[in-house]
Amino acid sequence: MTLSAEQINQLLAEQDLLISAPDYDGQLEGLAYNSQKVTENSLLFIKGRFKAAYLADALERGLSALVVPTDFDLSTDLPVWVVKDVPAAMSILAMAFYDYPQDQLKLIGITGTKGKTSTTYMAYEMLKLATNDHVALSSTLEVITGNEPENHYRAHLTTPESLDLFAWMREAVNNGMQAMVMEVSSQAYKMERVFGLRFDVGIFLNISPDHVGENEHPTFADYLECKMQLLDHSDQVIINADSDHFVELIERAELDHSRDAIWLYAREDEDGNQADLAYQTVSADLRRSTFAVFENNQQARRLGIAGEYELDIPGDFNQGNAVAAMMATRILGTDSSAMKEALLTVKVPGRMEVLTSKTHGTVYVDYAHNYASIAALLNFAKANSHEGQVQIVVGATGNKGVSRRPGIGKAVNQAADVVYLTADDPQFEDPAVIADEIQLELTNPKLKIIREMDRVTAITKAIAAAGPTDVTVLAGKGMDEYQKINGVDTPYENDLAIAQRLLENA
Ligand SMILES: CC(=O)N[C@H]1[C@@H](OP(=O)(O)OP(=O)(O)OC[C@H]2O[C@@H](n3ccc(=O)[nH]c3=O)[C@H](O)[C@@H]2O)O[C@H](CO)[C@@H](O)[C@@H]1O[C@H](C)C(=O)N[C@@H](C)C(=O)N[C@H](CCC(=O)O)C(=O)O
Ligand SMILES: Nc1ncnc2c1ncn2[C@@H]1O[C@H](COP(=O)(O)OP(=O)(O)OP(=O)(O)O)[C@@H](O)[C@H]1O
Repeated sequence: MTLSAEQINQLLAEQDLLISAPDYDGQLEGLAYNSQKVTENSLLFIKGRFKAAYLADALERGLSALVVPTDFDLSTDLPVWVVKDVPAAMSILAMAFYDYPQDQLKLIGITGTKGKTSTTYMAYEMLKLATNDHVALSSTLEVITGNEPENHYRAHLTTPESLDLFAWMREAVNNGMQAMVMEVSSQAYKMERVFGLRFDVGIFLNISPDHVGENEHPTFADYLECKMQLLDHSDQVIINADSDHFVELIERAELDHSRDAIWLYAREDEDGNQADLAYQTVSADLRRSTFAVFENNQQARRLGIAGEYELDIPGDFNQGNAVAAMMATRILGTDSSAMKEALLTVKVPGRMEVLTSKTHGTVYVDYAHNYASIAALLNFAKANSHEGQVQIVVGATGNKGVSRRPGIGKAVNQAADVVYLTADDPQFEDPAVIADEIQLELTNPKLKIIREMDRVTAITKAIAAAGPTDVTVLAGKGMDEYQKINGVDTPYENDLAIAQRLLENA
């Protein structure tokens, strides 16, 4: 794979990104945004807080040319393209370098404050069955470009840098993959990681206050605006009509008159909603549920997925995720038998992992770590635990997502019977001080509050105290095998392993 200087000039000019081009007519044989990945005859994209030492490093590794922002001030004799927006230029040049692999993949993009990973795995599982294992995935947890172990990569971001994304897409195409399901974060649009990319189907699950703060979004309005950009870049969109800010979402989706279709889904309610597809719980317990899907109009009947489905993942919110995944994969041609099977077999690592014991009731290991997800989970547990108590072991991260703390407290205050306040990646902060901030919201006199900053001890105490009908939620860390403490990823047994160990000996 190569990119000529002439192609670069043309592609940047076409996108109105070019400010100045070098007097150079060579061929580049590699692209990189990190000096450590530079190989012989590479083009390096300069972004973020780039340091002089990185340039020296890149030169030693065979750097040939640079794409830089207007304020780049390091001196170099190499050919330099000055552009208006480096991440956007990187996306445009990366897709060309990898020969537009997205054109050979059906693409589903999924956004939402909560449920991206869960919905991605559900759609992936459905498409795997429908395509006989020819589907790729990009998620917070991992990227999968094929069916061999070497085609599985640990993810570092929810949505990868464009350069990595198009490289992985190319690998997926070369491995015979026909589709890719990917999480699209608000940061993906803010940082232009998907600039110029068109999705066959875009799913908008929900939006609630989150991700506002240092290195994220300056305001909620900016967060919403970035997320809504998925609606601008998808041929067909699927929107949860129960989502907050629905009016803005639908208005935004309707702006694109060339769009193939807008599909709405919603939980069936007494008022009779106007969604194309409605869904309703038929039966549910703490482990699984059966839900019914109704097609409310002619457009929806074209999908042909009305009927009853069993979902082997707990949580009523997962029914909505499942319906979104069903609609998206149906649009790509999946039939309802593949959906039915997928909903019985799909597992989402670290999300709603459930353990049951005769003596200590039900334990959920779950990634919930903000108001919306903890409230959804606790309300579900409360509604299904009948006479049992709902306990939660929870903390909040240090030096990150600080604005989540009152929301975590509010959700716990509304729906838990017992809370164990503990550590969750405290970093450079004192977990007890973080717990104080959560505790400010814990005003419900019926709520029992236990403070135990050692997370393993907190989980041990909670599970020991739980009776046969109780529900214990271990929130926030999913399958993480570390605690971030003072800048170090300190090894940690992981919540699921701890719960399994405790219940084995119970
Ligand atoms: C705000 C943001 O998107 N930051 C990302 C961005 O950082 P940056 O461009 O500022 O990079 P930097 O760390 O200042 O380094 C500058 C440049 O020097 C390069 N470098 C660095 C070291 C070296 O030896 N040589 C070298 O050339 C780096 O590759 C980079 O290109 O590029 C980095 C490399 O890809 C990312 O790790 C980093 O993500 C940060 C760590 C991050 O956590 N971002 C979060 C906010 C994020 O994007 N989250 C969303 C999910 C949100 C949600 O749940 O909805 C996501 O999509 O993951
Ligand atoms: N549709 C939903 N509405 C509310 N809460 C949800 C929904 N789906 C999942 N959750 C809760 O949010 C948690 C995280 O889910 P998931 O990882 O699928 O979301 P995500 O959007 O990928 O999250 P993040 O951006 O934090 O990685 C789940 O473990 C569950 O508790």
